[in-house]
Amino acid sequence: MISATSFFVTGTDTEVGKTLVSGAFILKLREAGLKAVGFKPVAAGTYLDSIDQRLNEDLETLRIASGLSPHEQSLCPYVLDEAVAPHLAAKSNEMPLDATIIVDALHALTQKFDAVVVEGAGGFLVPLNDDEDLGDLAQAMDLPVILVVGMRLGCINHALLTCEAIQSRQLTIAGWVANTLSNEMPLLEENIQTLKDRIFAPFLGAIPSLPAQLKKPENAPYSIEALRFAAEHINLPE
Ligand SMILES: Nc1ncnc2c1ncn2[C@@H]1O[C@H](COP(=O)(O)OP(=O)(O)OP(=O)(O)O)[C@@H](O)[C@H]1O
Ligand SMILES: C[C@H](N)[C@H](N)CCCCCC(=O)O
Ligand SMILES: [Mg+2]
Repeated sequence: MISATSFFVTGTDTEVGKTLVSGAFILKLREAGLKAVGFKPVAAGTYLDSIDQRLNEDLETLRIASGLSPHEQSLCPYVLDEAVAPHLAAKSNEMPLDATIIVDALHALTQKFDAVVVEGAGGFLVPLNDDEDLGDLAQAMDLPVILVVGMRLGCINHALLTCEAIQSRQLTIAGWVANTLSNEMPLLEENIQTLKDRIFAPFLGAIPSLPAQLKKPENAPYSIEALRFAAEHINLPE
C-alpha cells in the first residue's frame, strides 16, 4: 500500500467527472492538513494556451487543486496530443505506454507528498498497451479505488460492471460518488437509490450539476471555485 490516504479514481466511462472529483478530493485532503497531489498515468488531448504552450485540461485541474505552480512538478509521465484512447495515441507516436514507468513516477511522487490522488483515463478497463489495462495499473499501484458514476441513463449497468471488474482484481472500493452531469436526468434520486442498494461500498456523496458560472470552459481546466463546490458535496473515505 502506497499511503493510506492515496486513491485511484476511476469512472463509469470517460467524461463522467473523474477530474472534478479528483480535484475536489485533493482539496479536501489539503484542508485536512495533508500535502496532497494529483497524478494521471496518461493524459490524452492537449490544447494551446494564450502563450502557445501545449497543456492538458486534466493536468491543469490537478495542478490547481494541488496548489502547484506551472512546471513545479510533473504530474504525468505520458502527455499525448490526441484526445483518443491512450494506447492508440501512444501507438501513433510509436511510444508504447509502460506500466513500470508509470508506477515508478507515482512512487517518486509519494516520496514528496503525503497523499496522491491518481485519476485514471476513461473507464476501468481502458487499455494501456497490448497486454495491460488501467485496472492492471490500479492493481500494480495497490490503491483503494473510488468510483465516479456519471449520472445518466445507462450508468447503473456501467457502475455495476465496473464494481465487478474492480472486485475481480481484489481491489477495495473505498467509495463511490454520484456526479450529476445534468439536472435534467429523469428519476435522478431513484437512480442513486438503485445504486446505493447494489454497490456494497460507502456512498461518498452526490455532486449536483454545476451552476452555469462554474461549468468548465472548453480547452481549460476547472476553476478552483468549481472544485470547492464539488468538495462541499463529498466526503473523504474513512
Ligand atoms: N457536476 C457536473 N455538472 C455539470 N457538468 C459536469 C459535472 N461534472 C462534469 N461535468 C462536465 O462533464 C465533462 C467531463 O468532466 P470531466 O472532464 O471531469 O470527466 P472525466 O471523467 O475526468 O473525463 P476523462 O475521461 O476525459 O478524464 C466536463 O466538460 C464537465 O464540464
Ligand atoms: C481522451 C479522453 N478524454 C480520455 N482521456 C481517454 C478516454 C479513452 C476511452 C477509450 C474507450 O473506452 O473507448
Ligand atoms: Mg479527466
